[in-house]
Amino acid sequence: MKKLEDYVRSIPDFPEPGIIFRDVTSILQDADGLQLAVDSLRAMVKELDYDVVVGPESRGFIFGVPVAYAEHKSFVPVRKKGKLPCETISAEYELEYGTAEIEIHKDAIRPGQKVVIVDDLIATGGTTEAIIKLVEELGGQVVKICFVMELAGLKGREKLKDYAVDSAIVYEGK
Ligand SMILES: O=P(O)(O)OC[C@H]1O[C@H](OP(=O)(O)OP(=O)(O)O)[C@H](O)[C@@H]1O
Ligand SMILES: Nc1ncnc2[nH]cnc12
Repeated sequence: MKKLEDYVRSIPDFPEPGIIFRDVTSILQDADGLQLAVDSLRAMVKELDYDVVVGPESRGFIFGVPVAYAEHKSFVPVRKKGKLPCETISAEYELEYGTAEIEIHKDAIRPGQKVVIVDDLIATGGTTEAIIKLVEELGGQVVKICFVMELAGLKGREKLKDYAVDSAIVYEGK
């Protein structure tokens, strides 16, 4: 029986020298891999009281939507700047490689709603920190943050120390 981590392909020096890229496409292209990944995330939220799953473009969509669907929750997309058609709020953040800006619709989360954030991977934690800022600005409460993979060497969790965080696979390095 293969474990979830057996489905992850690791590519050295992509997209830049020194980065080991943890590829989710190799999880997705195998039905068992996809099921294992989504089931691992579902197990993290099974006992939880929450209203909404929030996931960032684009890999956060891949895992966030099936979790929301299977758990009968709604899904709110956080998108890269300029993609959402209605009124938005935005946050800038730094990535392991480069900077970016993300947005959420102003009416996507109502004050007091309990939010689970789902993404494929935490590296520096910059993306998640920016998502938390957006959710809280709208009055939402982040009750859990779930990842398929965590690059523990980049210490992203230190940015999230006030939150409940769970990762299916933890890589000790970068
Ligand atoms: O913890 P961080 O250092 O913020 O990095 C993690 C984020 O980086 C990747 O997304 P990316 O912005 O590359 O976009 P993509 O999903 O569209 O590939 C990944 O899917 C996470 O969202
Ligand atoms: N090392 C990495 N592998 C895959 N996705 C990433 N996003 C940021 N860092 C990454």
